[in-house]
Amino acid sequence: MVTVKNTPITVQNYIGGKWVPSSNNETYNRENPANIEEIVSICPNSTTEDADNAVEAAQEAFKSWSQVPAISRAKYLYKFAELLEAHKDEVAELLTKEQGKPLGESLGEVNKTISEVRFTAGEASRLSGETLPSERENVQIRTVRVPRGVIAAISPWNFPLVTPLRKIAPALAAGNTVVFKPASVTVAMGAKIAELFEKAGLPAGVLNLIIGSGRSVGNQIVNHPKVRGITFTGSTGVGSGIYEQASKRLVEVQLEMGGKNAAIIYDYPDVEGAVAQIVGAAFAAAGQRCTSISRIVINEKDADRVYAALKEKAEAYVIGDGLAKGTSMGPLVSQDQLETTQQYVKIGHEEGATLLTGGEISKQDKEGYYFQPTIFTNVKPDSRIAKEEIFGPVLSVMTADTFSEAIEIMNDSEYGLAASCFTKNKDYVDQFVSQAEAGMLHVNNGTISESHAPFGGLKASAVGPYSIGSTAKDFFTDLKVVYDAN
Ligand SMILES: NC(=O)C1=CN([C@@H]2O[C@H](COP(=O)(O)OP(=O)(O)OC[C@H]3O[C@@H](n4cnc5c(N)ncnc54)[C@H](O)[C@@H]3O)[C@@H](O)[C@H]2O)C=CC1
Ligand SMILES: O=C(O)[C@H](O)CS(=O)(=O)O
Repeated sequence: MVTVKNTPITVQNYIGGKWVPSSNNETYNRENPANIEEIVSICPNSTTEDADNAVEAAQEAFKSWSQVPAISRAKYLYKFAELLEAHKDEVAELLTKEQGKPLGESLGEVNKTISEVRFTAGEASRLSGETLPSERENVQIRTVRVPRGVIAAISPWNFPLVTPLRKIAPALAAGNTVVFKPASVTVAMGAKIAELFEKAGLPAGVLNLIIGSGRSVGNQIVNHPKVRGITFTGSTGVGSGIYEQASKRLVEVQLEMGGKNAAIIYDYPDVEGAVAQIVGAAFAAAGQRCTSISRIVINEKDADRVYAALKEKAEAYVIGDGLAKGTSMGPLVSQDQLETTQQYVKIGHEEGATLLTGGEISKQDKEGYYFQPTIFTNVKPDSRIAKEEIFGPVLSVMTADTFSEAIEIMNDSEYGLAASCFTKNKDYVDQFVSQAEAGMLHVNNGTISESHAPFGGLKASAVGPYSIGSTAKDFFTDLKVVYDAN
């Protein structure tokens, strides 16, 4: 039982319904990012042989799981959601200890996961095909959706609960079995997910958890001949490598990757209201959301008001341990993320941008990966801080002379995940909706997605069908066309 009260937690793989250590018995430690002296979990450093075992277990379980009626499969998901709800506080606490985000945000992630899993359980009863007329007499044509087989689910560390469930739940609802590889720094949450499914009575082998590095274990499942689909969330660099490897085996992928999401404020009288929403979308999870707003494009005439409001809101953040009362921004997830953020702040200075606020490590009583919410103004659209994904609490502000120029700056990015536009001008709304090159568009609100709507992106942000919503089944099922002359 993974319980946060007794850290360090010893985490194991879950393969074929059994909790097992790595076959070489090697482990590594994961520290609490808010207090690096505290070890949260001792984790198996699994081998490629362990990964093969997980795939074999999933392949074996597929034979019977794919025959379970869809409505019965959904019952396991409803049970999982019920258990998650019952253990909500404990799971949120673990999430904060391992990932760093404030407890309120962790509870939000747990609640969102419950909603998404319930929605997806309902999708099991909507795995419908279509009927078509034939050119011939006495022939009927219909399409049926069938599960693909073993699905590899590879997830990042920023949303260690909701992102895996966005993969596992639709895979199971459609009748697939799963090999799940969480990010190496958030594996206790991975084990919690497997544990709740075990409690929900999910048959052995239907969900398998394998813990280890992306380069060895992740790569092994991506290339395993029995894996019939790969759903991945993570960086564009790793995602494109997976795409290349999967294409050699002609295996379908669903890739959700990086973002450099922009918000425009143009012809919007309530500038302060817009800024409040943008700041929330920029600094939630300490800026480590793929949908974080990391660029703002504004009308020069609003600059003074925007800068004043940005500074006030950013400086109101209370940085600290996410478990402490009153904390509104926790630490970054790791030393790597902290160093990357510091490096980009240095680049911002070198590129001549003006630091409006932040830019420093935040000193706290306990040593952790704390960094201040940081805002640069006078950022040049072609500078590195305006173009590269930082994945930390750094926001870049640019100005545009016209709304069309603002759209151009927004679109001048290799990414296309989410975009936001604050305006009261109906023509600008139409222009934004038709021209913004992003998968999720938000008019007069921040980049918050909902539990039943498709989630995905364009350009270098995504490949394959969007997850959640009505589109998930396009990735998690194969389609057969039946010509029936019975
Ligand atoms: N578009 C979206 O929905 C989201 C995208 N992200 C993106 O994720 C990134 C941050 O997450 P990270 O965990 O640092 O990303 P990452 O790409 O480093 O790792 C993601 C996962 O892939 C695994 N992995 C690494 N190398 C692999 C390989 N060669 N083969 C198979 N698996 C491998 C890792 O172990 C981890 O489980 C950011 O770029 C962010 O934008 C994060 C959340 C949502
Ligand atoms: O970064 C992400 O994965 C998403 O922003 C998570 S969520 O906000 O859609 O739940």
